[in-house]
Amino acid sequence: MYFTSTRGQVEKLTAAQAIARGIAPDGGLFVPAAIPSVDEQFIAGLSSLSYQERATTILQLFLTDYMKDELKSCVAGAYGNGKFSDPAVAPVVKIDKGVFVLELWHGPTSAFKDMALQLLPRLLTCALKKIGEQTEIVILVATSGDTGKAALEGFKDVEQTKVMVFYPEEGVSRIQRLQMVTQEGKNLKVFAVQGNFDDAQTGVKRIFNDSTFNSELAANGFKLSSANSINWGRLVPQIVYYFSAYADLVNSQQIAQGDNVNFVVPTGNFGNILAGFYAKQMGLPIKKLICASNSNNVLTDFLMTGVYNRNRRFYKTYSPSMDILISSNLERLLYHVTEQDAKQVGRWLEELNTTGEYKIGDNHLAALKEVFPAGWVDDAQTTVTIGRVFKKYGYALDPHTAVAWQVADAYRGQTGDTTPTIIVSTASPFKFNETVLSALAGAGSFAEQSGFAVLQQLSQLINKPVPPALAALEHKAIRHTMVCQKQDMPTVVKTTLQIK
Ligand SMILES: N[C@@H](CCOP(=O)(O)O)C(=O)O
Repeated sequence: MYFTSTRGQVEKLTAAQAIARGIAPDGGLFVPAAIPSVDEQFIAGLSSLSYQERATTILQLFLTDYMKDELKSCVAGAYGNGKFSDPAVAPVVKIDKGVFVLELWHGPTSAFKDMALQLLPRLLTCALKKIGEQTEIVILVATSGDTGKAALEGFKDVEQTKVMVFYPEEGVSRIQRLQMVTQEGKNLKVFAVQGNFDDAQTGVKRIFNDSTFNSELAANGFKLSSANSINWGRLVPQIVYYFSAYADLVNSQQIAQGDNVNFVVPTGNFGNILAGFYAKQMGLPIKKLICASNSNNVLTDFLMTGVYNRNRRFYKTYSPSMDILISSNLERLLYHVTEQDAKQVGRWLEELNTTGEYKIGDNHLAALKEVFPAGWVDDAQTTVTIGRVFKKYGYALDPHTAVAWQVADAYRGQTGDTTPTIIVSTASPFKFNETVLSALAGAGSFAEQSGFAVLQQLSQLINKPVPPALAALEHKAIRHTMVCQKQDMPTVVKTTLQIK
């Protein structure tokens, strides 16, 4: 299996080369040259396997230059040894008839990013050996809260790597910030950016695309890579849990082999839902991938009108991980939906860069609408949903999952589609304890108390233990206090690497 760029200016690379580079040198994103397809027998075979075995089986289809034993060992390191608090790794919980929640937050940082970022460092280390790369890899991460901590945790003290995380100073939850600024590890640095997530991500992408800057780094023994979902090594582990959820529903006889399911995905940078798209293209019986947004509803508008317009107000919401107006992975979807028309993709992305807007053709929009219904929910509806679902089912949703829940409800109401629905739950409610507790308690001044009292209160109310790593934050020292302006990000990188 070879990988090519969405901008079409790059020779084909192996998976190991694509993972090590992170982003294509022409500014595009790496995509598989052909999407592997699987048959019903392959999917049925997954039912009897553990999560780890399912992961190895699916990774093998894309990472063909990795030996099976290498993949097995990467997977065992990522998902074994009690790394995930639930032995199923990504359990599917039945909430109501035909309604399920896929819990992706049992990993060390309580967010779905662990599903990929426990594995990526292992895949990268293996890739560097495979391609004989001796240079120190500098991993730049832009985060709206979850990726940053998961990348720090995954890459902590990983040899031959240095990690720099940039998060929006005012744009993450209290727990998300604490998780990052207390991070230990000798190869890690965290910076607050005075701006929003788009500023941080655009800053990181500019650095990737600056050839003079990259040459300077190379002269000093460094190469850049990414731990965001622009890196193919971040996306491929996410394909696995779509297959795994399906296999679990077959196992528990909630569906029969071959039945369709819908997934509802809280969406920001479009990596998670795109992994579902790959699973569907491979042959998993997914009818719809429902794209759920918060008030930053640029994707809802795009999927309804074909116009992507980032020239709009940026909202800070209760679901901060989705506070994004420039959604990176849409580029990969555009590439596939245009049947690999890299020139057209390049033109749209250039328009986005210069005018903040582009419009796709009606034929492409029709193809997208067929797969991706979309909806959005504001903060008021988000909190109402958290309260309503807990009252009815005794199940506590985090704000991102609540957005997905409400969009799923609206979709079913509007369409009458009764296909079994899997709501992709991206974070533990404890990560957003103030919002969740306020929503459950109806009102109150919980946010004024110490964040840790709120954690305990939430624990009592929903009758679930606080994830130990979150409880431990209370006594951790703050290690990262640096704040930078977005235009200073290149200087920050050079200073950190001690390049004069
Ligand atoms: N929601 C993300 C934003 C970055 O997305 P990624 O999937 O490209 O890493 C976050 O929490 O940081």
